[in-house]
Amino acid sequence: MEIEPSYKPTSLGNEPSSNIPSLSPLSETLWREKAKTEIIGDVSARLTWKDLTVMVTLSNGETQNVLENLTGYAEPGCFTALMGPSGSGKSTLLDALSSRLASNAFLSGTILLNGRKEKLSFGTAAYVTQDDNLIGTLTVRETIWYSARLRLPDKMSRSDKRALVESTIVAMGLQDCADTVIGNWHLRGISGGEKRRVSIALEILMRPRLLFLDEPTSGLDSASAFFVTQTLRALARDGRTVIASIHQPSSEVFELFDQLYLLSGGKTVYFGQASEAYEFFEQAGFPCPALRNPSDHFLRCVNSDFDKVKATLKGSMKLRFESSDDPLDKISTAEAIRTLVDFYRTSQHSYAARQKVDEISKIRGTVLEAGGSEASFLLQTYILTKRSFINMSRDFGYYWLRLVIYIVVTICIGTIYLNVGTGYNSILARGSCASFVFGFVTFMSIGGFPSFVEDMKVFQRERLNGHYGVTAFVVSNTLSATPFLILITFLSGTICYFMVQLHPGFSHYVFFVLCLYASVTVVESLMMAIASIVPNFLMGIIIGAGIQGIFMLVSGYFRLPHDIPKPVWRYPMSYISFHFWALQGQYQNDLNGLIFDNQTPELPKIPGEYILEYVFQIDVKRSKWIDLSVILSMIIIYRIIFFIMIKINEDVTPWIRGYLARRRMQQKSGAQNTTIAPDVLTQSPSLRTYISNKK
Ligand SMILES: Nc1ncnc2c1ncn2[C@@H]1O[C@H](COP(=O)(O)OP(=O)(O)OP(=O)(O)O)[C@@H](O)[C@H]1O
Repeated sequence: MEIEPSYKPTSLGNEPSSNIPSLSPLSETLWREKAKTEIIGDVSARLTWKDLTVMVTLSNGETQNVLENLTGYAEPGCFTALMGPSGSGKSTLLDALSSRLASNAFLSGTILLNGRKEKLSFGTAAYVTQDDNLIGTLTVRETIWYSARLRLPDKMSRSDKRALVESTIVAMGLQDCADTVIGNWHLRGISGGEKRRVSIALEILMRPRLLFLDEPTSGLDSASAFFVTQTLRALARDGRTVIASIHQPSSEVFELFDQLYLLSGGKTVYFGQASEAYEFFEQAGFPCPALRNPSDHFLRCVNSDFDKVKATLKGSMKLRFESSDDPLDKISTAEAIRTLVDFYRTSQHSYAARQKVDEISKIRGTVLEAGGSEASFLLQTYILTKRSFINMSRDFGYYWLRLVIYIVVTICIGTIYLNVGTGYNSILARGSCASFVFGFVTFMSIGGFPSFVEDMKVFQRERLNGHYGVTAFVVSNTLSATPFLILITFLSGTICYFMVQLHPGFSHYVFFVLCLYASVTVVESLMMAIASIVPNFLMGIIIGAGIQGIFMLVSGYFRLPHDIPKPVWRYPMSYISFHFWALQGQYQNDLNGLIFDNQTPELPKIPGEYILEYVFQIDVKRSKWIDLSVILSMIIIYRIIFFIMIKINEDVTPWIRGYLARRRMQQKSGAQNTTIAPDVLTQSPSLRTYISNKK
């Protein structure tokens, strides 16, 4: 395979764009659209970081420096690889540069984008995480196509969007699997390597100026890793700034790196041209032995775990016959790391890096508006609704399985309460039937929780990269689920109503089905709200079941409404419980107007109104339609809660966590001296910054 000529560092002059590789016509068009300025000039991104230190607070209040005094830069047209052993701080450096640090992490030092001390807005800088959170039921082409439609401007023609999608598929080498589904628990889909490439494709779609990738080659075979890295380098050559952490590159992959940032224990071991690293290690006294892959050698020099490997191999045949000209055999890795870090600090590479950072920092380049989606809210909502509907219809576990179970359970109810009639015993039977339907049958909706969690993961990835807003997501999620919920409740409600022979009459039938629909939708909304803050299947189901169990208890069936203890349980709990309103409405719907036999034929018949008021303690003065409208309004309330939960999770929770972490750290630093004074640390940025930047 042909490899492009290697990167040559640009010499910076007064004209910032003079030596920048030009953007492809497509990228340039997209960026011109975004900049909303007449004369754009240089649309590239130059990132510098100087004396960057990241400190994390641990749960016991102790602090740990994850990164220490890092200085470096990333330029357009250049592919920078971050390398280092596991735990060396590669992901943390990427997070710090892309404003995604965890809330218990604090940074000091300077990060400048185009010479300005600005937080990176999401969308301008794309970030490909280690996890591939994709929708399993969509094909590769559909995944990229929907993503394109979610973000590209409304006025861009469909054919142009198609062309962009197809070119991205080709760029990522996904042609062969373009029409294969991604795959989920019941659909066999594309391979892990192909998933990685799809995740990258989604982020390069909008041709971002600055691209961060956390381990884009992890889990790939060496050929796929080479292919992905080559694509990343080609992206860099198109005028972009690409920074990726790479775990264990093969020699072919290593040759594709322009700049290498080698870390160990959060310290810089080497930063400079990748091609010069070999010489650096030689000068530092750690020449790469013949027949060893240089990148393996560099990592071996800085990975303290190799001490344990050596100890394990000590005395074995392997070690005895190994060549002894390797200096690493004579000293411990900790010593080697210390030597290398000190050597780098005083080296020409470190001096040149600092000088370059100072030069770049002086140039105040173009600042473009926050990136992210350029599609209108209506288009985003439409596309999200369509995508979500397709996913729900293809995923057997989302609604179809529930539909089958609902039908089976309602047939069981129908056969047990078959033609319940108006005998004396049927009074209690009708009450318990309604209670079971609106209690247990609606309760089964928590079965959809795993699918909600998957939806939330995809949402979080897309949201962090600025693909669309929270409102569009909440509205589309509500709309796409509606047809399925109507189908489920219509079929199961109809089976139950006609088999049990509930109160005859079309309006009674409609009320029963509507009430069931409203109740099931409330449970769905409640579970979505839980999924937005509890991303764990088991925890979410336990919490959802617990909340519903309490609501059922105060519904007025297990304890009659007037007998429910007034503090807490009746006011407000029973009024918050949708089961309470559903039973109040359905009892009226079913019993009002019916006449029931008494215990013995001699005694007078019992009117339904009497049973409602004196047996079930129902407020007969309130219309059943009011009860129904309360449940319908609960759907809206729960959806608003869902929206608020997402906002809280995005904004308030990180702030609280950050505040607590800062307090813990300050309390601890009262007793001990920390390396960095807490007041010079910056709170790790959150989506709050993003939102305020967008305004
Ligand atoms: N928010 C945090 N809270 C506590 N410790 C953290 C936090 N972030 C990072 N660390 C610690 O900092 C060290 C570096 O983590 P980081 O994930 O950056 O390493 P890495 O080089 O990317 O590792 P890997 O290659 O295994 O992903 C680890 O020891 C990790 O436990």
